[in-house]
Amino acid sequence: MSTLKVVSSKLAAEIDKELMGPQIGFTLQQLMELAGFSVAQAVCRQFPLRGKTETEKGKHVFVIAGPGNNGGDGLVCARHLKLFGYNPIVFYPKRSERTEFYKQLVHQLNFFKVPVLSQDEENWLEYLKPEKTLCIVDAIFGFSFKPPMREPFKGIVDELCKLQDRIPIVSVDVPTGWDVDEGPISHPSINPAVLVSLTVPKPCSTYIGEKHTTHYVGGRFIPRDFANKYGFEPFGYEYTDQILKL
Ligand SMILES: NC(=O)C1=CN([C@@H]2O[C@H](COP(=O)(O)OP(=O)(O)OC[C@H]3O[C@@H](n4cnc5c(N)ncnc54)[C@H](O)[C@@H]3O)[C@@H](O)[C@H]2O)[C@@H](O)CC1
Ligand SMILES: [K+]
Repeated sequence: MSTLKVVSSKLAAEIDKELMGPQIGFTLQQLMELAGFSVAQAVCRQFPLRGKTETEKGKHVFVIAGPGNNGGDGLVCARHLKLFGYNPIVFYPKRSERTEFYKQLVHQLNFFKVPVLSQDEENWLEYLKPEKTLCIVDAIFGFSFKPPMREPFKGIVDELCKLQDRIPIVSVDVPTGWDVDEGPISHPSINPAVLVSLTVPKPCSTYIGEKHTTHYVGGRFIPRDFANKYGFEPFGYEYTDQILKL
């Protein structure tokens, strides 16, 4: 177990509530934009294009977006990756019709000519060839996952577990399928090459293998006194960085 400062999922929910409450007034869209932006920055830090061959630069970043806000982070991340010169493809199997904002995020991806595959389209696995894929962004479930995993996500996660030794996975906030507090409770489970904890690491992040998983914190939107109020030191982000390697 690392000595990493984490907050319980209950406290994380309280932090969110206050950040988006009347006193502070962040909107979810603002937090999601910063969160998705920080994940894109972590992909760049971990898989830089500078100095790479044209073939390397042509590889896809395969973003799998779930039905909730973790998925929203993935949609935002894909847009920023495109601007950074990457080749993102989004697989968005279940689009919740109820949230207008998610539809706008998909419109923006169309605007940026980022392909967005839905479930019934051509076989998504065709895009997941190690020689063609730089990494996978796991934006399926975050801290609201409640087992057992329902289809189509169970099948998707099973495939990812088979591939993860050949294609690195970057998990957004919580490795999909892990319990936010208890960590990997069902098997097989995703064992990400990179974890980007948002706002503040959750208890599950103490279960990552420090040799196997590079851990970043992102979602840079908390001032010092607010962090102290919730019992943790603000993260020492450098300059304009949106991520900090832990
Ligand atoms: N609250 C915050 O401060 C922020 C939260 N953000 C993101 O929001 C995430 C949490 O978002 P949500 O609360 O929407 O939850 P998630 O995105 O973790 O997942 C919720 C969705 O998954 C479905 N689901 C849950 N368990 C399932 C199962 N067993 N099988 C199939 N579907 C299942 C639910 O029906 C729901 O649609 C965080 O992990 C983080 O990535 C960021 O967008 C920005 C900042
Ligand atoms: K995730």
